[in-house]
Amino acid sequence: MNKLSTFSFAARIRSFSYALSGIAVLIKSQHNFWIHLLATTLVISCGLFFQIDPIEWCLVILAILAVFVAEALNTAIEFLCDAVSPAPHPLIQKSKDVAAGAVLISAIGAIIIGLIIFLPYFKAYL
Ligand SMILES: Nc1ncnc2c1ncn2[C@@H]1O[C@H](COP(=O)(O)OP(=O)(O)OP(=O)(O)O)[C@@H](O)[C@H]1O
Repeated sequence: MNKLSTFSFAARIRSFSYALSGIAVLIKSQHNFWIHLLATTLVISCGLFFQIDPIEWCLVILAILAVFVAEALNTAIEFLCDAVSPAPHPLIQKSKDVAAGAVLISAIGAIIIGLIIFLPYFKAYL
């Protein structure tokens, strides 16, 4: 455990830059994240087109963030697994599969929220 050090703005800015570089790694290395970004662009375009209300925006943003966060944690677990055990191991397989399952669960939830919000708008538009 780190000993408590004195507060420093420079250290906080450094920590922030580490987090940003983590996001850059996520974008560069994860093809699934590109799919999430594409889906996000589509959903935001639909939200703007149909002028959904503020509560609906909040739900859409929460659904998008849930998928992004799940994908980020899944990626972190994958990197850790590969560092700890590059050789095949049944627990590494379980760990990676459970982490991937978390992404799938969040994506299914996001799709359900998207359908509940946007289907009525699509029906009214057609
Ligand atoms: N070191 C390992 N030991 C045991 N099983 C592993 C190991 N590495 C990966 N696996 C398993 O092999 C399968 C495929 O893993 P992989 O990481 O290629 O998944 P993927 O989601 O298809 O890859 P990507 O992240 O590139 O989309 C998964 O079931 C995963 O749990």
